[in-house]
Amino acid sequence: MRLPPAILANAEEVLREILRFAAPADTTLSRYFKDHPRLGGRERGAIAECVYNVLRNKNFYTDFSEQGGGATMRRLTLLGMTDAVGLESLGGVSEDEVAWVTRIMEIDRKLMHKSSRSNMPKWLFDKLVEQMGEEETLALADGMNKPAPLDLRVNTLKDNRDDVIAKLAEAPIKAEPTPFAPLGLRIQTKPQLQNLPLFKDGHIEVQDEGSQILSALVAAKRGEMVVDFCAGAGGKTLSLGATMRNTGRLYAFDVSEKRLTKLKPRLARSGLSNVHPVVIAHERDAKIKRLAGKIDRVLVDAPCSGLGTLRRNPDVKWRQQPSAIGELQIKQAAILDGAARLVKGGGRLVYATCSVLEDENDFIAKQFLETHPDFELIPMHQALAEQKIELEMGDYLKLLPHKHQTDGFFAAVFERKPMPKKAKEEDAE
Ligand SMILES: C[S@@+](CC[C@H](N)C(=O)[O-])C[C@H]1O[C@@H](n2cnc3c(N)ncnc32)[C@H](O)[C@@H]1O
Repeated sequence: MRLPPAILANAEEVLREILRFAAPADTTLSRYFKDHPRLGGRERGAIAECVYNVLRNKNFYTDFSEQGGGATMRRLTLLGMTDAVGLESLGGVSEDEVAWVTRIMEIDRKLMHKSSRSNMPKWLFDKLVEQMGEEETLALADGMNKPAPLDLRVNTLKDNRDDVIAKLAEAPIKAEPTPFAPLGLRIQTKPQLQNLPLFKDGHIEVQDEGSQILSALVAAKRGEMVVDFCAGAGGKTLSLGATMRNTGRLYAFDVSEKRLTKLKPRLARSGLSNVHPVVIAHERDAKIKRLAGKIDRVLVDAPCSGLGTLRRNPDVKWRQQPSAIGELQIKQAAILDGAARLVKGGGRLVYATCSVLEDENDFIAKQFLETHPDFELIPMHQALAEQKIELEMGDYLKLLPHKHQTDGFFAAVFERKPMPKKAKEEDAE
C-alpha cells in the first residue's frame, strides 16, 4: 500500500530542521512526532528512516540534489524516502522526479569519488585515513552507514541465554547468540520490547555487544568494591552489578543527575540492590576522596566524541567539530587521573570510549601510562582470554562495525602496582 503523499512534506519539514544540527536528530524527531500525533506508526517509521538515510548518505545525496531544477530539500527527501521504502510506495511524485530518482538509484556508489562514498566531513575522513589508510577508512565508513541490529544482554540474576532465546521465539522474535559476548543476543528486526514480560521483569536489557565486552573487561567479582565512574544511564552499571551477583558495592558516579535518574527504573527491573548512584560535581569531588586507594575495579567509560556510534547516531559525524576533540582529550585525561586515585594496589582500571579516533583512545591510554608509573598495561589479548572472549587484539580493544558488527569501541586495561603506604595517604589528599 502506498504511503500518503503528505508524508514527503512531513519528512522534508523535519529534515530541514535536523540539518541545522542544532540538536541531536533523535530529539528533534521525537519532538516532531509529538507535535504531529496524527502520523501513524508506518508513516513515522518511514519519516525516521528517510531522515537517517539522508544523515548517513549526505555527501552522496547532496552531490546530486544540488544539480538541476527543484528545491534541494525536496530532492534530498525523495532520495532518503526512496532508500527507505522504495519509489513504488510513494505517492505525489512527479514523472520528472521519478525519472531523476531512478537514475540516481542506479548509480554504483562504489564508483563514486571517495568523499561521496565515505559520506563523512572532510576533517574526519582525513583523520581516519591518517590512522588506518584509505581502504580501511572506506570499509569502516560502509560499516558505519549500515543500521545496527538490536543487541540484548541477558540478566543472569534472572535468566539464562538459552531460555531467553526460547521465550523470545514464542513472541515470536528470532534472536541469535552474539558472536563474542557470552550473554549477548542479536535481533535483526526492530520489535517493540517494552511490553514484553521478559523486558518488564528485567530478564533482558538493550546493550550493544561491544558495550557488553567493555563491561566484561572490568572482570568484577562477587563481594568487591567497584566504581562505574561515568555511569550515565547505567548500561554498563547493570552488567557489572550482575557479574558481581548482586553482592559487594557498586558505585555509579556521574556529573549528570538527569542521566543517573534514568538508571533508577532500570535498576528496579534488574533486581540489583548493590548499586549506589552518586551525583558528583567533577572528577575530584570531595565526596569520593574517602574511597581513594580502596576500590578493586574502576571503569571509566569516558565522555567522548561518540564517533563510534554512527550506525545509531549518524548525525554525530556532522555535529561533531574537530576543535572539540582537544577539549575532550583534556577532560578524558582529567577523569582518568581522578578515577585512578580510587584504585587499590593490585586493582584494575579500565578506560573506554565509543570513539574510533586515536586522539581519544591510544593517545590518552599512552599518556596515562607515561604519567602514572604506578600503573601497568594488561595487554588486551590477555584481558580478553581471561574472560574467554575470542577476539584477536593487540594491546588495546578496538572494535569496529565492519569487522566485529558492533559499534566502534576502544578499551585499555590497567593494573595498579602494589601500593606503598605513603602513596595511599597521598591519594587520599
Ligand atoms: C559515554 S557516557 C557513559 C555511558 C554509560 N557508561 C553507559 O554505559 O550507558 C559518558 C558519561 O560521562 C559523564 N561525565 C562527564 N564528565 C564527567 C566527570 N567529570 N565525572 C564523571 N562523569 C562524567 C557524562 O555525564 C556521561 O553520562
